[in-house]
Amino acid sequence: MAAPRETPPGPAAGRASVLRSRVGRRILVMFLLAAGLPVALAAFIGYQTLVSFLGEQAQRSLTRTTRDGGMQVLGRLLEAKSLLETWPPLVPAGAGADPAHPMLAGLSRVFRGARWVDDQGQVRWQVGEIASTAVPLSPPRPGDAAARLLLVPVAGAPAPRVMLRLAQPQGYWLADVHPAHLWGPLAETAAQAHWEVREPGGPVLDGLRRVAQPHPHEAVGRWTLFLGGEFGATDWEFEQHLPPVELEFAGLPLLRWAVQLGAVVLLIVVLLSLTQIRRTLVPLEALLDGTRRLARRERAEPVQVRSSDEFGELARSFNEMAGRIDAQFQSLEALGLIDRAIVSGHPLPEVLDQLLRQALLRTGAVAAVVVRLTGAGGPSSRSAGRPVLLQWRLRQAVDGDGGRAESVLGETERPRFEALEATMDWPPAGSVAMAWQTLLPDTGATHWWACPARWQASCQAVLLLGFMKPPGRRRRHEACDLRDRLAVALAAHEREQVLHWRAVHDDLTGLANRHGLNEQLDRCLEASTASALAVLFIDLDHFKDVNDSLGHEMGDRLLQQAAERLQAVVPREAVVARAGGDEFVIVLPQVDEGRAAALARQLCERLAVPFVCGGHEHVLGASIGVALAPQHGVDRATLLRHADMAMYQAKQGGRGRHALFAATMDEALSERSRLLADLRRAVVSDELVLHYQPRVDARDGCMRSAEALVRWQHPELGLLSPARFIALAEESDLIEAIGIWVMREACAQMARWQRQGLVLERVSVNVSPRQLVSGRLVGEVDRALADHGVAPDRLELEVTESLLVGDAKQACEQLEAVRRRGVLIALDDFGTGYSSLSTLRQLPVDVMKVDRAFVKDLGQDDSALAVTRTILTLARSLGKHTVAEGMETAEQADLLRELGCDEMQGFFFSRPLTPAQFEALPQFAGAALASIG
Ligand SMILES: Nc1nc2c(ncn2[C@@H]2O[C@@H]3COP(=O)(O)O[C@H]4[C@@H](O)[C@H](n5cnc6c(=O)[nH]c(N)nc65)O[C@@H]4COP(=O)(O)O[C@H]3[C@H]2O)c(=O)[nH]1
Repeated sequence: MAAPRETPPGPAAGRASVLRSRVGRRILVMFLLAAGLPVALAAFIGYQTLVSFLGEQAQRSLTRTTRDGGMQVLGRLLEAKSLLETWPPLVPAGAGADPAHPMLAGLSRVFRGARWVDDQGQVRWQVGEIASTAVPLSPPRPGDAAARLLLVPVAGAPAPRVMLRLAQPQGYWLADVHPAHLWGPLAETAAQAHWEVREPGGPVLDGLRRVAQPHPHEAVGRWTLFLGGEFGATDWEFEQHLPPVELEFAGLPLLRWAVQLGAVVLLIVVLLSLTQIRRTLVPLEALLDGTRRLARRERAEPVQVRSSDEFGELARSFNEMAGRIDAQFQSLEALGLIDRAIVSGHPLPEVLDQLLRQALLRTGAVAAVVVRLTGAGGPSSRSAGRPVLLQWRLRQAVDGDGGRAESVLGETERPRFEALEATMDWPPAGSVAMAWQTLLPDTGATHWWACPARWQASCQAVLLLGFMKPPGRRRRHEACDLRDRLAVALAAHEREQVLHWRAVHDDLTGLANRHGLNEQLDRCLEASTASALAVLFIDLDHFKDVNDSLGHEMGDRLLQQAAERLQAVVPREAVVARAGGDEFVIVLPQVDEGRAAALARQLCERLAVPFVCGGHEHVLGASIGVALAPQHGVDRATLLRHADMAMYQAKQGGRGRHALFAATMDEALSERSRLLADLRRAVVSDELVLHYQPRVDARDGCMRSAEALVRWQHPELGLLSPARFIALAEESDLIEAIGIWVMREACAQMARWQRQGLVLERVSVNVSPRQLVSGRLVGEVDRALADHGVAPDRLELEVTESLLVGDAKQACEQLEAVRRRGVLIALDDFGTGYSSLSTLRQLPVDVMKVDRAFVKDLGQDDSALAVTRTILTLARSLGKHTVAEGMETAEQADLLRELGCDEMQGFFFSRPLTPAQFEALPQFAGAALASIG
């Protein structure tokens, strides 16, 4: 299901997102703070200023009204004074006695009481009550101010009294001003204000009693009334007390106004800031959304920001960058696909096809071609290669089969390929590249570019791209990336081929190795279900000796030569493999027994020809076992095992020959394996014993020496002759241990006999050629002689001519060293080997033993007599002591004596004997073993 497509945020979304967005909220709060704080501060300061101004105004007004009140009180005092001034003339004598007099009504309204005192101090007239009888301390004297104002106590509070001196009639007035009259102007405001009038520091004057409780924050207006001028009295201080409510009340509208203004300002700020934030956030959200899509690697829709400000510019840059990144993602994805195909080992044509397809898609090319030089030899050999138009693809068939040709180009194309190889990346459209388009169908390309794909300085191939117009930088980059992948893909493919080749081939000979043999034999068996197949198991004779004595380098060269000989003989369809060491296997498909045997013979002959290596000839030969499918086996393992057994049989049969597998071999081989395991144990568990066969002097028949012959006292099989186990020991590594044991035991026996007073001139022991190869012989001889106190000339070592197969020089040096110590060397089986006369002459031997094969026919076959004579003559001419072995009849003994043989050995005289039997021989004392002649 397709994911719902995201729509660009609309205005509603914008509004909602303003408050959703953290940035939006932050900016809004900042705007509000930025605008609201100054407004609030201004409102506060304005309010405070206004309140303070109004407070001052109110204070001033209070002071003014206090002054007005004071002035009005002064007016009342002045009025009272003027009333007193005008009164006396109007007062008829005795008027004071008539209170109903109309004149007195005005006086009573102003004064509580008034008294006219003449100059003599006589009260002449009085109206009302004079609160205090106290008179001025000193009555006014002429010259004093006309009027004075005194304060006299009335009911505990000072009350104003006017004293007015008149000149005519002479006397003065004492008049207590009526509080109602005096404070009358102040009484008008008594409902709101409380008045206090006092002399500085004095108590409040009478008549101004406080009615309401004083307010803690009441406003006080002060004013001082100057009375010194009119009344010669101390100033009065006026205080008007007003509750504060008046002032607060005055600030309230201002506060309301300030709040309303602040709210309006804030509203405007919010609206403006929301608008501005939205204008900022909408493009920001769009960019953010685009970034998220880019991060999710979704195909980038361009970010829609239409403004021409920095946001618009940012969006354009973003879209450009997103486009580039998108292209890079796609490119990486395409390269990733190719990389995965390479790493997962996809077949090369598939990898190349993917690569070419991407080359067309990503570079805008109309044709893409891979040309490569392939080797004709091994997997990495390109020397004899020809250019191959490996694969190509055209734009119009990018989804179908756009060409997967693999065509080997003519030899003439090679220089053209090499010219391409030498081409630098992105040359100008050149004739070299252009020439290649002739090999393709009509591509329509007008520009061809050659990109040599190099890997570790060698050009793996050339990627040819055909364009309708020269490509831009980005596309050229894409092509370079693909070109690099091509190099990696081809290098990986080649490397894999090399690895596979190495896995199934033998490095030394280039033949198939055991894995390769297994693979190919299995394939042949699958293919040859109906027809016959032969497996030849070839083992080089004496190779081990040559390899051990001449060194591995020489051994390797011999193996290479042997491999070449094998390849030269076998038919083309045969599989030749080196199974390991000096073992080779040949698989011959579709052959019968006769053809397989003929080839085996041919191979034996070919390998018997001496190998020339290191300036010397080496005679090896080969033993070949043949197994046939299906009669000897139908599976690989069985066929190889049976061919191996047949080869062993061929070796047992005398080497240098071939043998066809037979069912009986299986059993023989199993027995051989068992026996070998037993023999290993026998060497260390003293199961070996020595028997001694006397050698008789041909002239007097006396026993001079004996040959020590090994036997194996097998716990189950009984006493086994050396014929049963010496060959087995020689094939394995046991022969050296057995040889050393024999030599030491023979020396020990000689020492024992010597201690018993039994005289035997010499004992001879058989030495295997393998003992000479190891190079330890001289040391072992010294040790055996020294350990048992046997003189060197009482020991004789019997060697065979086969010691010359390996490093004859080293063998001869060892024998020479042994000889120099006085030990005698005898050449056993003389006459059966292939050694030339000159070689024989150089051999460091003292004794030559005529082989039993010649002796046994003496007296029956004239040719045997002739050969024996020749051998003995030859030995004598070389100055060697001669011993004939296998003497069974008196006739043979006679003939050999006549032929001049020095010593004789055979059943005619004695069979090999146990030491005890040997000691019982009377001839030990010097008697002749048998009557001779
Ligand atoms: N038919 C017949 N045979 C006769 C006559 N006279 C002697 N023989 C046999 O001829 C063999 C002589 O020993 P060889 O040539 O060194 O041949 C030896 C030698 O090559 C090998 N061998 C024996 N002992 C040793 C040993 O200690 N070390 C090694 N490396 N090989 C040994 O085994 C071979 C066989 O040894 P044996 O079985 O003991 O066989 C002995 C001996 O019993 C005769 O008149 N008629």
